[in-house]
Amino acid sequence: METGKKQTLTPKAIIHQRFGNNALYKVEEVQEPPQIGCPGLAILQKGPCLYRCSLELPDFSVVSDICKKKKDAEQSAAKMALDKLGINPSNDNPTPEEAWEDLISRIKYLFSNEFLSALHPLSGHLRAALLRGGDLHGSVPVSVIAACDGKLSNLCKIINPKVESNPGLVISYILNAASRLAEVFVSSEGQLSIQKQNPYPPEIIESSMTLELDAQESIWTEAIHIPCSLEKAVEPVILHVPSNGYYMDVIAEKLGLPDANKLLVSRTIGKSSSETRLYFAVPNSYQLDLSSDLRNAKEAVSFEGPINARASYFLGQDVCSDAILACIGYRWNSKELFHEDFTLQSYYRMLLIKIPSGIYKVSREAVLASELPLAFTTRANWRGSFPKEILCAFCRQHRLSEPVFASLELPRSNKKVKVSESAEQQTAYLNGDCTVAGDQKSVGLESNFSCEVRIYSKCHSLILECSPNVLYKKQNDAIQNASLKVLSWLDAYFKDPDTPLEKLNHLANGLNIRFDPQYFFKEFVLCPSLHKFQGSEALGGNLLEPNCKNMLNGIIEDEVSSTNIKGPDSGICPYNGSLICLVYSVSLVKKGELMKELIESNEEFEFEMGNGVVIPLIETIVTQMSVGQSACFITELPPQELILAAARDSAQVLSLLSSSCCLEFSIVLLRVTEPPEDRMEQALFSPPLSKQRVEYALHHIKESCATSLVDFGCGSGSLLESLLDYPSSLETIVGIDISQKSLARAAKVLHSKLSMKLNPDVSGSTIKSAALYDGSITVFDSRFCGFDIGTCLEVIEHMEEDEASQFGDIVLSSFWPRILIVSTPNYEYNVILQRSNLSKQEDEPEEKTQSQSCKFRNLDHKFEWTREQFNNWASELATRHNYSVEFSGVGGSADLEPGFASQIAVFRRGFLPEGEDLPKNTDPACQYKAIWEWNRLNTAL
Ligand SMILES: C[S@@+](CC[C@H](N)C(=O)[O-])C[C@H]1O[C@@H](n2cnc3c(N)ncnc32)[C@H](O)[C@@H]1O
Ligand SMILES: [Mg+2]
Repeated sequence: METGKKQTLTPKAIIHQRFGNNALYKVEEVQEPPQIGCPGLAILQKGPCLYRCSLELPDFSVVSDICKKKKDAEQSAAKMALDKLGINPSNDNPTPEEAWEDLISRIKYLFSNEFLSALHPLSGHLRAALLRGGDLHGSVPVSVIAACDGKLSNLCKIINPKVESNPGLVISYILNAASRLAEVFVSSEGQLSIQKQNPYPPEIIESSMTLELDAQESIWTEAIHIPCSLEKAVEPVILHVPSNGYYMDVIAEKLGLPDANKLLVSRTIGKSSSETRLYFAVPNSYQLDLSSDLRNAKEAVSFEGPINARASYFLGQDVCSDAILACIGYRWNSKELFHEDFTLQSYYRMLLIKIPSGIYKVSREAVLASELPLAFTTRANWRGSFPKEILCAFCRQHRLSEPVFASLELPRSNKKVKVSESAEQQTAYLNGDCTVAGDQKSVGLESNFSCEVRIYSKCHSLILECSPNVLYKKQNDAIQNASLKVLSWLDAYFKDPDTPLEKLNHLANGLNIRFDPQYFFKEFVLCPSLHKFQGSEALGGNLLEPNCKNMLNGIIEDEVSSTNIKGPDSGICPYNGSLICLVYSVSLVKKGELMKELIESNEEFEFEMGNGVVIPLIETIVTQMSVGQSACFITELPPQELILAAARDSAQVLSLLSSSCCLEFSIVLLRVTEPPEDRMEQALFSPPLSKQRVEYALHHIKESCATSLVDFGCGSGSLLESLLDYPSSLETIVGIDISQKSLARAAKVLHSKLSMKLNPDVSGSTIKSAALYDGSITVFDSRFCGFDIGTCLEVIEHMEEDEASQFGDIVLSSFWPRILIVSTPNYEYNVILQRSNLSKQEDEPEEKTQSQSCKFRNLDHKFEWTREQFNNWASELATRHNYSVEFSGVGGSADLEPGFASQIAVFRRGFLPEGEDLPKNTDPACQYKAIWEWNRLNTAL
């Protein structure tokens, strides 16, 4: 059983609590005789300076031991006094009875003369209460006493731990305790207040009130009115607190209540440093229970009647009247009343940060553009709050216990862990959609951390548990990935709280989540009526209906397509895994008018491509852009709540929203940063790794006097282009790829280079023909059979493993190149790459010392092999098809652990048995589509 927070009060603090300024400390110096440390030394040595303290209390006084420090002497005296009083300060777990006694003396102290001038949030209320007129003069609403004095609520928790889930009980205990004091007067008939029995002496009032009278000016501040009825809109209200007024009375009046004694005030909502609280009426059904049965005290503030769902949802406890949400109150550091406008935007943001993707959106300051990412990428590329942080914030928002992360460290084994997932499942996993229950999945090398996440209610009922069967090299990755799974599932629920249980279960299974529907729905009972974010797919891909487009004639550009893109093509294009930097703005545009209201903008918005970090429409258009280009497109409106959470001027936006309008996005692509793989290939190797691969291929071309080369998975043609820079025996070069975009880029570059090379003065090139084809290299096309050299550089890891095997079989059995060069990353080298990558980042220091995360080098990689895995694959393949194979690589060295950065296998066709020939192309399959062809003979200068 929890007994509340540990009490860490010092003896002096306890004395202060009991006696306030009636405890007088006097510290005196005590001169010790000099120590004779060095006999015969002529210089007089001064002894150390020591202190003794006397403490005078109204009824007795004590004198402390001699101490080296002044403050120790004071504590010693206080400790002696406590001993005399029979109070044990080291009692960390006072009994409920002791806590009850402390509660009574605490209230007595709060209404003592000296507390009036203390710097304490509650003393502000006490002073303000003295400005109230008539019967209310000096009367303090009991709910502010509960809300402003943490010590009281801690004591109440000790008296009865149920207080935690039932804050109304605190009020009951305070009133009950106060009713036992002769010094105060408790009013509980329809109003809940405490008043000092005897007035404060005039000199006390004078000295403590000067500030109020001199400095306080009248205050105007914005707050939010939340009507009980869901039919009525949440609206801003202005609170005007006159210089001689009590702000609580002003709020009560706004709620139609006679005065603040009918008002309840919540704990702070949102950031604990803020003064944002919810104010609402004391229910009519209130009954004070003055029974002495402390543990079984009835909840004094029992709520009946219609629930204010919106207010209750914010507070996590029942509110049964209209409510006001305001940021106003007294603080520890000043006697002045603190206040800050609480706008409609703040309200909608608060609503938004109740949902996981909302917390992420707000942390990125990109409410309309960003989405909760599908997968946790490297720390370096992740922007915004981390999944674990978001999950903790979510639990706090919903008054759940802090999530429990159970990280399991599994012993490393050298046994290969079989990946037994289908291609779709793997893709789904990499997209972050789900992992597959069943076999253990290996992330490259044997990894050794997994993490389970559990979410409990405040009363410690297990609501949800996520146990992913994925292993990670780094503990943090395991925690972040498991957290993100939980967040993805919760987000799906919050975006559509009406999701049928069956579907929720299905989603949960895919994410290795188990949840208890009974507890889950109990905790989130109010969500369905409040979160109407379901429509947010409006931003997810639906373009405007054609008729809507017509209505908006003149403003709307075409649907999201390249026609929306303006500016010259720089050729620097985003691709999966690259970091994109955009400047964007989103405006509300009104039908038929050229009127725009800017809702959200970002000067430097960075995200990792292909990870669902932005709404799909942005990603769709960005894939078609190159750096420097701009684009503009229009979408349907997302749910109103989302717009209001983003917009600053809610009044203006609300007026626009009442007419038919839509959202206009403007984007400029500022930068594309290569994914870590390419970045490190250039930065860490000299010459860059890609160049080393080209040189490696060139060496084999020369050595074998090859005249024909086919580059399988040529991408943007980097190898083919480089080959043109070196004299070689090559006459025919062909590139094959499935990416039309890459092929188009390759064609542009090759064409211009070959045209230049045509000039015999600058050309050493022997190339007679070049061509590019669109097709998958797992499919055979007889036109490329029997080439001298086939290259397949850094391609296979972009396919599923079974496809890579399929390619291996087809290329060696059907394409039959004399030599085939295949390169792929060496997974074991990643540790080195990531270490050098990390050292450039502002990472948390302890992370650096941990074993590095062995993530893949590029988000698009479906696998990365160790040397052993690659050797097995290549050797078996070679044996099957009568090829020999040699292993080599570039970057690093074969003899130094962990080998080459890029591992390479060179396959050589075996000699044909006597009388056999190359396989006959009986089926002249032309599977690939020619994209570009160049022929020296046809191209005159
Ligand atoms: C990292 S790039 C390597 C490009 C080039 N080989 C180089 O070294 O610069 C991988 C390329 O493989 C291509 N690719 C992936 N699967 C393919 C397939 N089944 N058939 C053809 N190309 C494929 C991708 O489109 C991409 O262009
Ligand atoms: Mg690659």
